[in-house]
Amino acid sequence: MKHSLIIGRYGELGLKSPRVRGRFERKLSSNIKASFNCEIDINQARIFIFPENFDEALSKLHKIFGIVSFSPAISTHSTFENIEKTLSEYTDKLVEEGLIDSETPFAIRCRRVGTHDFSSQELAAFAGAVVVRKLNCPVDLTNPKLEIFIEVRDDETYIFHEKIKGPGGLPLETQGKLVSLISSGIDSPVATYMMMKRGCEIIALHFDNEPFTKPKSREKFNSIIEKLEEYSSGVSLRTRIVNYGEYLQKCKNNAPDKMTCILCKSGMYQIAGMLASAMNALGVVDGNSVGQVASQTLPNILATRDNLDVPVLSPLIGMDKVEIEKIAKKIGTYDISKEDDGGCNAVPRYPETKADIERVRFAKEDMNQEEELNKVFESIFVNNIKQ
Ligand SMILES: Nc1ncnc2c1ncn2[C@@H]1O[C@H](COP(=O)(O)OP(=O)(O)OP(=O)(O)O)[C@@H](O)[C@H]1O
Repeated sequence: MKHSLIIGRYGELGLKSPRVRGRFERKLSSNIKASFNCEIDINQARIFIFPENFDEALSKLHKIFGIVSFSPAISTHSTFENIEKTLSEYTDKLVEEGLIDSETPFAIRCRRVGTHDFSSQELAAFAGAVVVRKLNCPVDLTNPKLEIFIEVRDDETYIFHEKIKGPGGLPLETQGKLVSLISSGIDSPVATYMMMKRGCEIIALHFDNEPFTKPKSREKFNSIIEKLEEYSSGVSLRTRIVNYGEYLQKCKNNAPDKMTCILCKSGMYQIAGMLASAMNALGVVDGNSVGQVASQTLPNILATRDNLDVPVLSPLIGMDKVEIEKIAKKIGTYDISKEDDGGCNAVPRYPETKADIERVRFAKEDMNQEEELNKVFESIFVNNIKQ
C-alpha cells in the first residue's frame, strides 16, 4: 500500500514539562534522521515522519528508543468530501491486501484535535457508512477484526489501520553517560540494552582474559556490539577493551585460589570506575542478577563493589533467567551469547561464594591490587583505536 507518511507516538515524553519535552523531541528527531533519510515534523505529541524509503523506515523505527508505536498513514484535508474520497481509496487497498471483505467485522475509530463543524462520533458514523456502502461488511465496535483509524488534526486528516509497537523508553542521549561491563554472556548485553532504552549513552567495556579465555570471547563481544549498534542510531556506542590476562595471572600467583573470581570482578569494577571518571560517565552497569550463578551471591556482589566511588547499576538484579533470555532473544543478542567460547580457565575448582569483605581487602593488599590496576588502566587507551 502506498502511504504518504508514518505517524510515530511517544509515551513518557508527553509527561515532561514543555521545555524538557522540547529538548527530548529534538533529540528523538535527530536520532530518527540519523537512522534513515526523512523529513520530520513533531507537534501535538505526534511525530510526523516523511521517509524517502518506507520499507527501510518501518524496519528501523523498531529500534529507535522513545517511539512507543507507529502507523503508516495517508493524509487528506479535513472535509467530509476529501475524507470520503481518501477513505474509499484506502478501503480498496485494504481489499487488495485481503484485510477486509464483505464478511469482515470492522470498526472506525475517530480522534479529533482542533475546531471542526463535526464531532468525532458524526465523522465515525459517516466514515463507517462509506465502508459499508462499498463492501456491505458488518460494523462491530466491540470485537472488530479490522480497525480503521481516522485522526483529524486541524486541517489535516490521517487514515491508517496499523499501530505497530516500537521499543518505547526514552531517546538515546537524553540521560547520562554510563560505562557498561559487557562480557560475552547472555546477561550483560541485555543490561546494556535496558540502560540504552532509558536514554543512556553507553561506553562498552570488555575485559579480554586471554590466555585464560579463547579469542572467541572477544569475537562474541564484537558481534554483540554490532547488534547493540542497531539500537544506537544518532549516538555512537564507544567500546574499550582491556587486556586482563596478566592481571589475572597475578591474582592466581599472589592470592588464595578461591579468591580469583572475586579479585577479577573487583578489578573490573575499579577499572570501570576509573574509566567512568576519565570519560565523564556517571556510573557503571553490569549484568548481575542475585543468585543466578555461584559467583553472583549477594555477599560476592557486594564484596566485589567494595571501595568504589561510582554507583553501579544492575538493571537485571531482580529478574530471573527466563525473563532475561526472552529479552536477549527479542533484541538479537541471544544466539551470539549462546555460542560456545570455552569459558574462562582462570576459574578455580572451588570459587568463593560467601565473600567476606575484610578477607577480600587483605587479599587485595597482598597482591598489590591498586598498583596492578593502575598499570592495566594505562594500557586501555593504548589498546583502543576506536573512539
Ligand atoms: N570479560 C568481561 N568483560 C566485561 N564485563 C564482564 C566480563 N565478565 C563479567 N563481566 C561483568 O560482570 C557481570 C557478572 O559476571 P559473570 O561472570 O557472573 O557473568 P557472565 O555469565 O560471564 O556474563 P553475563 O552476566 O553477561 O551473562 C557480567 O554481567 C558483566 O557485567
